[in-house]
Amino acid sequence: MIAFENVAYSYGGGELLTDVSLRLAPGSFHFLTGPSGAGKSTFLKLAYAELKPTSGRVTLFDRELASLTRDDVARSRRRIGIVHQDCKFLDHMTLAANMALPFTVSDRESDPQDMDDLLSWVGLKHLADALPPQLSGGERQRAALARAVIVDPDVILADEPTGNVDWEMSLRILTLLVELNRMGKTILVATHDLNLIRQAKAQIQARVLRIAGHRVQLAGADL
Ligand SMILES: Nc1ncnc2c1ncn2[C@@H]1O[C@H](COP(=O)(O)OP(=O)(O)OP(=O)(O)O)[C@@H](O)[C@H]1O
Repeated sequence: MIAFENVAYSYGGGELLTDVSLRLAPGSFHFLTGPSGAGKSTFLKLAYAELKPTSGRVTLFDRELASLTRDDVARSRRRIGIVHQDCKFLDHMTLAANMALPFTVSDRESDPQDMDDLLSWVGLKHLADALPPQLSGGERQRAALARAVIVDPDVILADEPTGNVDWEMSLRILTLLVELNRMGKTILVATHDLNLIRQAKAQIQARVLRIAGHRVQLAGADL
C-alpha cells in the first residue's frame, strides 16, 4: 500500500529521518512510536505525500511518488484517511456538516444513511447537530476518526488519536481502529502510549515501528 525505500528527510538542518525502508502491507496494523520530536508526524506526512523525501523513494499504491502528477497524488491521497493530532473542525458548522466536508469539497453527495451509521458507530449520533466547540476531547477524537473514514479509504493514518483522552476513551478509540482493521483497512497509528500498544497486541496482529537514532526499526516482542 505504502512503501519507503532508503528514505531520508531533513527540514534543512541534519537528517531527521535516515535510510528508512519499510512496507505497509494491505490489511496490516502498525504502531509508530518514539520520543517526542523523533519524527513520528513527519513520517506520517511523508506517508501521505504532504512532504517529499529529501532522498529515497516513497511508493503509494504501487506507484512511485516522484513519477506522479499533481492529480495522481490527489487521487492517491483520497485513498488515505488521516486523523490529525489536533482534530481541527470548522467551528461554525455542525458536526454532521463537518463530517460531510470531504464530499462537499469534491462536489459529491453524501448518503444520509451512511452518515447516520458512521456517527452511530463512533457513538456521536446524538451530537450530529452540535457545534465542534461543544464536544469533549474524546468526542472530538472520535469525530476526527469518523471524518477520516467517511470516504472509505484503504489506509488510515492516525497521529496520536488517543492524545488527551482518558484510558477508557483510549480503549474505545482503539476498538474502532481494530474494527476498521478487521474490515480490511491498513492502519498506522503514531502513539506514545505503550499500554495502548500492549492492549492492541492482545487483540490483533500489530507490528510496532520505533523511531530511534533517526531510523525507523521494527521493535521486538518485548514491549
Ligand atoms: N515544518 C518544520 N520545520 C522545521 N522543523 C520541523 C518542522 N516540523 C517539525 N519539525 C521538527 O522536526 C522534529 C520532529 O517533529 P515531529 O512533529 O515529526 O515529531 P513527533 O515525533 O511527531 O513529535 P511529538 O511526539 O511531540 O508529536 C522536531 O524537532 C520538530 O521541531
